[in-house]
Amino acid sequence: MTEHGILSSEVIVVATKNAGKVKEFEHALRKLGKKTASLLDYPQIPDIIEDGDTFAANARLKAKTAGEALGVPVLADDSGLRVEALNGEPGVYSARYAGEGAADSDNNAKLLRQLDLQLANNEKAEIKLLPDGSRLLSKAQFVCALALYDPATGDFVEAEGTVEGMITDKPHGSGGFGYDPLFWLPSLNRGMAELTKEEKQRISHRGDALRQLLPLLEQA
Ligand SMILES: O=P(O)(O)OP(=O)(O)OP(=O)(O)OC[C@H]1O[C@@H](n2cnc3c(O)ncnc32)[C@H](O)[C@@H]1O
Ligand SMILES: [Mg+2]
Repeated sequence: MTEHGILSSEVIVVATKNAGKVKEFEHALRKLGKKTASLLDYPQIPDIIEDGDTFAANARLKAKTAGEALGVPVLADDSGLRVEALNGEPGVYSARYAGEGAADSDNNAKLLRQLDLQLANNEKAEIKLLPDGSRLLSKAQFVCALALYDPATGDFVEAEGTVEGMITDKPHGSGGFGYDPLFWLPSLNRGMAELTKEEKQRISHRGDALRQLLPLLEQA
């Protein structure tokens, strides 16, 4: 069995500019004895236009663009939220749901507005309550597509992970990033933003995708 290029290197480059993702990759890769670099360390690489129709296509796009620019194997993450009552929205548009360059707070506010509109028109909608009085508005799923691109071979190694939960109408917790404060985990009876990094990695879409990807890298 040969070790894939990326696993023999001390530093793993992740093609992301999202500081929240960087912290999660640092946490996960530190356990493998690896350091993490990200596109925040390479400002000369221009913004990558994520125009794929799927999370996987966008992950490949980011990994290939950065891998070709840097000449080393690069890992990319494209992820987002699918909300059942919104027919899977915001999906691949999660980062720009409230517009290009939107802050997490803008995207969260738009998510609650859209759910309000949708549920007001839906008499069949069943709203559950948490003990603190906040409402569970809809089933939802986080998805994370990971792609590793090796510019030496032109090959990709890919994996996709998910986690199921519910959208709450009030934020819970101050950890994580993005939509985490509105993502409730009924199985744990806690919000995603209430988990430690270790706990989030154990149950999250990103942790799931990484656990699938690592054995594939060892075999590649
Ligand atoms: O493309 P890069 O540079 O990696 O950074 P980004 O923030 O634009 O990342 P994506 O294009 O993959 O968009 C992901 C969106 O989904 C959200 N998201 C992804 N993973 C999440 C997580 O673990 N918790 C909460 N929100 C998450 C995130 O806040 C973005 O709005
Ligand atoms: Mg992005």
